[in-house]
Order: sequence, then C-alpha cells, then structure tokens
Amino acid sequence: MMSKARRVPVGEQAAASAPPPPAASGQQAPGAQLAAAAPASAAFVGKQAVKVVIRVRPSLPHEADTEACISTTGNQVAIVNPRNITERLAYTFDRVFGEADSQESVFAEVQPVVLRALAGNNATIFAYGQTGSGKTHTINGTASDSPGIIPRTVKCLLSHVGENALTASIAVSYLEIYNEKIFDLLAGEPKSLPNLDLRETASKSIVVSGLSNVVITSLGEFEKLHETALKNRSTAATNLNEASSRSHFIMQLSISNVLENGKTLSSKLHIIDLAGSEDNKRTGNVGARMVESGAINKSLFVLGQVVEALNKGHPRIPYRDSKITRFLQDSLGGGALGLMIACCAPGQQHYWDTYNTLNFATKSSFVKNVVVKHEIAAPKPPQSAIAALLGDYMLGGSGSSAAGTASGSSSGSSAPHGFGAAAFAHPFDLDEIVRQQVEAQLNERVASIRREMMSAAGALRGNSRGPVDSKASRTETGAEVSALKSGAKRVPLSTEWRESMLREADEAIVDGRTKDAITFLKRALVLERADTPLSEHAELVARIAALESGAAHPSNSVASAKGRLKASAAPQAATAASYGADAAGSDADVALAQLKKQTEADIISVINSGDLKAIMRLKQIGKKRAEALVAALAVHGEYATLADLARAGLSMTLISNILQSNLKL
Ligand SMILES: Nc1ncnc2c1ncn2[C@@H]1O[C@H](COP(=O)(O)OP(=O)(O)OP(=O)(O)O)[C@@H](O)[C@H]1O
Repeated sequence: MMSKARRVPVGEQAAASAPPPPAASGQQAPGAQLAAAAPASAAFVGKQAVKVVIRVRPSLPHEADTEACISTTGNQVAIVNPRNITERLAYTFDRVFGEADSQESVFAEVQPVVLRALAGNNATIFAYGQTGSGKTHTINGTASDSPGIIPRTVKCLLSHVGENALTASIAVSYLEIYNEKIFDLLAGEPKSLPNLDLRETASKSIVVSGLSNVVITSLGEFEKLHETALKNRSTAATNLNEASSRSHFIMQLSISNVLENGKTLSSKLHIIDLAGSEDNKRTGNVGARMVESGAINKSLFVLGQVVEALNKGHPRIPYRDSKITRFLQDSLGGGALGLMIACCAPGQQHYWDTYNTLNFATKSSFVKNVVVKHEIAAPKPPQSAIAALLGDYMLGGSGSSAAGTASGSSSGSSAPHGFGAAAFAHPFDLDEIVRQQVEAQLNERVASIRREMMSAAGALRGNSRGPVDSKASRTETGAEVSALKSGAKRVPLSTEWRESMLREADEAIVDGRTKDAITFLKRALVLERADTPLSEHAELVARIAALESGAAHPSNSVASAKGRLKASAAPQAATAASYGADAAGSDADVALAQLKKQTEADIISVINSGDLKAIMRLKQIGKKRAEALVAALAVHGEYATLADLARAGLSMTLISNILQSNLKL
C-alpha cells in the first residue's frame, strides 16, 4: 500500500511517471512558461499547456486534533509521509493557494481565463481532488459571505460583456453527470427526468441535446438559476463530507459578441466541480452511495487514463470511455484553455489522497492544447432554400424553436436579450444552425436516394417488388411519427435506411448480384451519420473495395450474409408486429393512425396545390417555408410523402412537428 507509486524526494520534484522530465524544484511549471502571451483581455491562439493551481483548504473544526501533512510556500507545496517523516516530497505549480488564501485571491488567478472566453476562446475551469477537499467551496462557495468561482465569473462577465461590441449575450446551462447519465439541472429534480445525450457537432464541439440554455442579463437572474441548479444537484452525507457531491457538476456559459465589423465571437466557458475520488472504506458508503462512488471513481480513472495517453502521445485517447472526459475533450488536448484547480485537505489521514492528487495535477500540467479563437465571419445573404431557412433562424422569424434555447426549462426566460441595440434573436445557436444545415443537406441526399431507388427499384431487384419501396418509406415515416407522438426516442430515419441498405446488400450477395450489392453498400456509406463508429465505416469501405476488386472479404461471403439476414429476421418480425399492433390495437389507436394518415394526405394535397396562402394556413409553415416548398415543387415535382418536404430544406424534426401540429385538420 505504501509504495504504490514512485515517491520522489524533495529537490527531484514529484510527478512520478509524468513525461517529459519534470521541472526542477523552484522552476515554473510548463503551463506558466507557455501562458505569457497575449494580454488577458485578448483571445489566445496557439499552443498552451493546461494551467494547474493547487488549493489547500484549512483544517475543519472536527479535524482540530489531527496533524497536517502538507505545507505551502510561494508556488511550492510539500507533503510529508506520516509513516516516515524523512520522506518529504515537493512540487512546483503555476500557483499554490494555502489555507489562508481567500476566494477573491483564487478568482484573481481565474479571471484572465474568463476574459479570454469573452474574447472568443473556449475555456474550462475545473476543480479536482478527493472527497471533502474543498472543490465545491472553491467553485460555488457560499452565496452570502464567501462566493466562489461561478458567481464571481458571472459578475465579471456581466460587467465586461458588450465592451467594443454591437450586441452581446450570455446564456447559462447547468447539468450533472450522475452515474454516467446526464441531467439538466434547470429542468427539475434529476431523478424524475429523462437523461440527455451527448453529441459531437460538425465543428467537433461536444453538446448536450435538449439542454436548457437561459439568457441572463443581471446577477439577480443568474442567482435564481444557480439556486435552482444547486437545489437539483445530487448530494448526500458520507463519513468524509456532510454534503458530498454525488455527481460531476457543470455550468456552461455561452458567450456571444457581435462586433462592429459584423464578425461574431462565440465561445463556451465550462466551470466544473468534479465529484471527488472516494475510498469506500473511509466514506462508509453502502447501497446507492456505493453505486455512485463506483461511477465517480471509474470516470476519474478514465480521466487519469486520458491524461496518461496524452502525455505518452498515444494515438487513441480514451475520451469516449466516460461522459466527463468527453466533456473535457476540448480542454485536455483540444482547442480550449484549461485551468485545473487541484484541491487538497491538509490532514495526515488524507496523505495518500493528497499524494495522488498532486501527482495527477503534475501530469495534467504537461498536457498541451492548441487553442483556437472562435470567430465567425459576418453572415452572407441567403442564397438557397436552406439559407433562407437559416436566415429565418438568425432573424427570429417563423423558424422552428431552435434546440438549446431554454428548452424544457421552467426557470427563466427563453427569449434572448441583447446588451446592445439590435441583438440577434438566437445568438448562441450557431452549433444548432450548423446541425440543422447538415441535417437539411442529409435529408436532401436521402430524398434524392429515395427518388432514385423508387425509379430504379424494379430494375435493381429484377423482380416485381419495386413499388414496395414507396410503401415502406410511408411505413417508416408513420412509425417514426407515432414513436415521436408517444414520446419514444426517435430512431433517425437515416439509420433505418442505412440498415435496410445493408440488408439489401446481403440479399444481393446471397443472390449473387455483386453489382447491386456494391450499389447498396455505397448507399449505406452515404447514409452514415456523424456518430457512426469509425470501425463500422472502415469495415464498409473494405467490403466495397473487396467486391469491386473481386477479392474475398469475410463479411461478403454468402454464409456471413445469410447469417446476418437470419439474425435480423427476428427483430424485423418483432418490429413489423409492433407496427401491426399500432394499427390493430385499440379503437383509439386505429382512429389515431387513420387521422395521421388523413392529415398527411391533406398536408401533401395543400402543398401540391402550390397556393401560397393556403400553404401558409398550415401550422408551423410561415411565408419563407411556404415559398421554399413551392420552389422545390417547381423543381422536383409533386410531393408524394411528408418526408419529401425535406426537398425544401425542412428537417425531419420540423416535418414531424408539422404533422403533429396539424393533426386536427
Ligand atoms: N477554503 C476553505 N475555507 C473554509 N472552509 C472550506 C474551504 N474549503 C472547503 N471548506 C469546507 O470543507 C468542507 C468540504 O468542502 P467541499 O464540500 O467543498 O468538498 P468537496 O471537495 O466538494 O467534497 P465532495 O467531493 O465530497 O463534494 C465544507 O464544509 C467546506 O465548507
């Protein structure tokens, strides 16, 4: 137990296995060397090490009888092993805060990062350390007499935002990662809520789908939201902390500044209170506490592996192995600024935890990010139906409510406020707009593939199953809509179609129709989504290459294709049965199915008439959408199904919303 990690005597500097060679005692850590560049109020661009500071909390009243094992001097912190007092280890960091240092002095170290976020850098400030070491105190503090980093950051942002900008806005979100599930802390008490999904945007940032994002213009507005988030956070008493955090707590600030030159600075600042590592023998955890503790320790273990892999230059960094490391991806080895506050408790009983924290902090200080500035050029005038739709979003017209603005939040206004003369209505939805654009383009591609399939289906199959495609698409759309209606999680249409392409390819392989198999596999390739695993993509590419070159690939053998078709037959039957049950269930279900079918036909008929006014009478369709629909009608001909509305740049979500909103036609 005593010698798990290599102990390094004073003068040699700790950081047991941290490459590259640690700085000699008394020298600045690498983060400090790289940090001295642009003034704090300007964005930083270039290589930057994660900045690491240490905070040692004072002894608490119940610890009065215990000796301290840690001491601080200047930028150095030293620990003495209580079992062998000749064993003294010293570490040097960017900054070390001792027990007498105030919340104010800690924030003075944080403020430059906050100002850089305002100038267009993404940034993450996170507190790390064992349970009870002072992370929550540092991040949140106490509202009345000792506010921590979050309230001070918001105050700082509110007083600086809008300087040198035409318009500016700040929006906040709060979430927690509890037992590897993500919950929106502004939406209610987590355990009563569905958990949210993480996804990667086209610009590679990690976002949480459906998270409340509330614009604030005053400290009062922030305080209410903060109180709600803290109330909803999962905490419980353990032997080591009366109010121990049982989750990773994340505050996200979305900052947007529209400059006079028309450019937009758009950044995200994350402030994170990580849950503390726990030794269950000492916390006394059992039952639910033990499960929480398992999830906390596992995610912190992955965090350690991420830092290790980055330092060793591994080709694969295991960000995806836990939710918190995906969140920290941009700040550890990515394009954001990272500031870690490693918290330590002073008592001798915490020696090994403190030792581990200091070693992890040292390793983290060697992680380098390549920091970028998030500046977006002035938007160009809309040129296409998709651009028109996007313009609609930017100008706050009749566009559908963009996800990310106070969705599901009961606590605060969803309407963005500007600090200047003419604020954008949705200034922080750039990620969402990019997503919508990609989705609209994908839908257009899917629609064109479907058209091609419908016209060529008979020829491709060489049998009489041609028209079935159109019916199948209707069934798919119908199933999707009824799943949405019943609140079930939607399986993206592109995923369903991709799977059906793979099945078609297998059938073609079994029938010896190699050319058709290649065609279907290529279509499956086109239908891949951003989250399709790389391994699946590589496998598909290899299968196509093998078929094209006439070489053998195990997955293309007739036996494998037959095996896969057989395996998928059961779920298919089950799905078919469930669709059947939908139609043949209760009278109400039958009536609802008929109503949907009738509504779909009515909507299509109105749109196919090309009468702008009649189309605009449909719910969820304003002037711009109606014009886009009529324009696409002129180019592509009549719409056969609701999914065809994607030709006008409408997303599948919007199409489903149109169907639902018009159900009472
Ligand atoms: N700098 C400080 N000054 C005074 N009291 C502090 C300081 N840091 C922490 N404390 C107190 O120590 C106790 C534990 O701190 P805190 O709850 O912040 O720990 P934690 O690291 O967040 O723990 P956990 O991981 O279990 O949530 C609290 O009572 C807190 O008020």
